[in-house]
Amino acid sequence: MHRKCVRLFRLTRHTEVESAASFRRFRSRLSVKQLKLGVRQKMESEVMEIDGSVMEGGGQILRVSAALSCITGTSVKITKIRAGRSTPGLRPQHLSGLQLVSDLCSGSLQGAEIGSTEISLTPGKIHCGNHTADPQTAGSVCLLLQASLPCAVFADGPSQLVLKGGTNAEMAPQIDYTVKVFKPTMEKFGVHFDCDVRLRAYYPKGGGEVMVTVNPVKELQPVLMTERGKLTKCYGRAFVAGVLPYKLAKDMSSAAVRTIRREIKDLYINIPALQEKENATGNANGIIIIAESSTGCVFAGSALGRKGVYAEQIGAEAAEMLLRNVRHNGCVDEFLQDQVIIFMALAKGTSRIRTGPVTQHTQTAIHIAEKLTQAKFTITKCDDELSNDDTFLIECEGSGAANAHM
Ligand SMILES: Nc1ncnc2c1ncn2[C@@H]1O[C@H](COP(=O)(O)OP(=O)(O)OP(=O)(O)O)[C@@H](O)[C@H]1O
Repeated sequence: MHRKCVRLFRLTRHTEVESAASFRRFRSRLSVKQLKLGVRQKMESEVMEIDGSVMEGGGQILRVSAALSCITGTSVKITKIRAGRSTPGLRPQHLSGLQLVSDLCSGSLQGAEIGSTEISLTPGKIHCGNHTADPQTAGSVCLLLQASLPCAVFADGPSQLVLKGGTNAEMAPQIDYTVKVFKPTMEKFGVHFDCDVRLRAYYPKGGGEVMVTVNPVKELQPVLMTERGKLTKCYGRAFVAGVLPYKLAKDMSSAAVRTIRREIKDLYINIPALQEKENATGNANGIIIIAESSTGCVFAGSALGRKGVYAEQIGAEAAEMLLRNVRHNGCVDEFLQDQVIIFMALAKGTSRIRTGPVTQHTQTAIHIAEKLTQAKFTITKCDDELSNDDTFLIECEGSGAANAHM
């Protein structure tokens, strides 16, 4: 494809200068031998301080920082945790995610309790085997996986992660997103994992369980996702669970199909309406709609039922979200965009991903990744014939983390 991208910006100047300078300061204190150790550039006495209130200022800073601490062997102190949120400090999902990462790397985790606004993690060796996380709430199992997957990939053998909580939670990937959208994208980086969804669960009860089996890799491959191609099919699921009437699932599905049809006429669409039975606990309704392209790109729009909101509106919201994410002709949706940053930063070589408007979650993940690794990101505006005002290219010269155990 003819592609001509013009350099537009590199995050904010402040972020770029600040993170590059802090990494240089940190690196200058490491010996040549330590730098040659590749991924485990550890120096026991060095602690990288991360301001948890910067940019997006939410839980994602914790997950990316903890995972990179574990993989690079760098001790981190995270301050002002979730300072901008209405309930600052660690919530159960964040605490469980940190404990899981610490468990994976036999680390020492200080200050980690509900409500903590400051924690320290001193990582040890990443080890394979069985690891469990249970926030005892409907906290998202997919966000527990977000924190732990990068670590398990650099373990000394296969890991089984038993993740408990909510499988389909608000403001997080639904488990179906993790399996149908995130997983195939991870395979492009050479990361292979399997998800056994043992019990689906929802807000507020939680109690779900997913077992994820992760195979380690020696190093991550860079990815090239620059050609969207044509949309080939659209599928998904509209579900009700517990006491909610099956009609809600049908209403979500038909409203979603109607909304997509208004914009895209000739696309195969199949969104079955499902009644969750034995493998689910709690009451909920929701929908996820996935679109695939001829070049293997996968996008999703999703929504969960809310009190007082008609099922038709939930279906239409999910469809609108999907449409918004395919209009820019990029290769990843607004959520996958921030979830791939850590893998781009760790890969060996240059990754290029064409995408829609760069989200604040993505900019935040880039900020942390550049602080804790030697990866260099560049964001440019695309101006080829297939792009529009919302089309961007994220490029990353990865740090080439190597799994010392393989
Ligand atoms: N509808 C969705 N589909 C897929 N992924 C999603 C969706 N909504 C949110 N996400 C992803 O979930 C993650 C949410 O991170 P975020 O830090 O906002 O959540 P958090 O840990 O609950 O923290 P906080 O409570 O501080 O906001 C991001 O990676 C985002 O891309």
